[in-house]
Amino acid sequence: MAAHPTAPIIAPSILSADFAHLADDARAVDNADWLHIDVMDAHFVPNLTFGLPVVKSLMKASSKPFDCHLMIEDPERWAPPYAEAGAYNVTFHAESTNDPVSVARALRAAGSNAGLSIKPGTPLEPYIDILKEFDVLLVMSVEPGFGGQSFMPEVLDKVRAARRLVDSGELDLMIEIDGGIALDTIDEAAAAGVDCYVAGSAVYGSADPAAAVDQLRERARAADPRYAS
Ligand SMILES: O=C(CO)[C@@H](O)[C@H](O)COP(=O)(O)O
Repeated sequence: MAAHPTAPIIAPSILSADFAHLADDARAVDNADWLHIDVMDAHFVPNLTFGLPVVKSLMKASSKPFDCHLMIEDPERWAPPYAEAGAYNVTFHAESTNDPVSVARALRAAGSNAGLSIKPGTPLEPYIDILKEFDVLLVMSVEPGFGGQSFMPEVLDKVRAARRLVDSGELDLMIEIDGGIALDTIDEAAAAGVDCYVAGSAVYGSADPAAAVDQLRERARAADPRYAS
């Protein structure tokens, strides 16, 4: 089994933060690894959040790497500006474009990592050959659009398949999971081989968001056999 490059990455989703106090809520999780930014356009998903101007403003208030998850149509047009603005990861949906490779190349050329996200019902197999163009595979464990939904453990088969490809050296990317991650679900995700965990309500629904981040990281580390000494 390949060595893990770093500690489990915890990325609080500001979808569950207070939109009137985004800067404060971003700074409340300074112990997090990334800040997860859910951009929704009310077309690709039935919800609307915020766009690039808000993300740019928030970048001035947080030193965290921005893990931007674009749940939008037309990523060819709208995704590269997030990379140009300084996002660390820019992830778009496989279901949103016929040419994910061109989008990935544009993102990398603009200076960010490229991430591909797949909905719970989208299989991994059709995308395996293009994943060498990506730095992150984001496996959705809820239907995209809303926080606070229940974790879908059946998507972990895709995580396990991706983990095998990374551990065998066929792929070189980080495996991220998003949706319903909390202290009672992170163990099975960790055992399946996840590297990066998005958590919205489990962090911002807690009285102490920073403590929730630490607890999630510790739980993921304890449940992942790659960290066994
Ligand atoms: O992308 C999404 C939802 O579409 C997620 O990032 C959610 O924001 C995660 O929230 P929780 O399920 O952790 O509450």
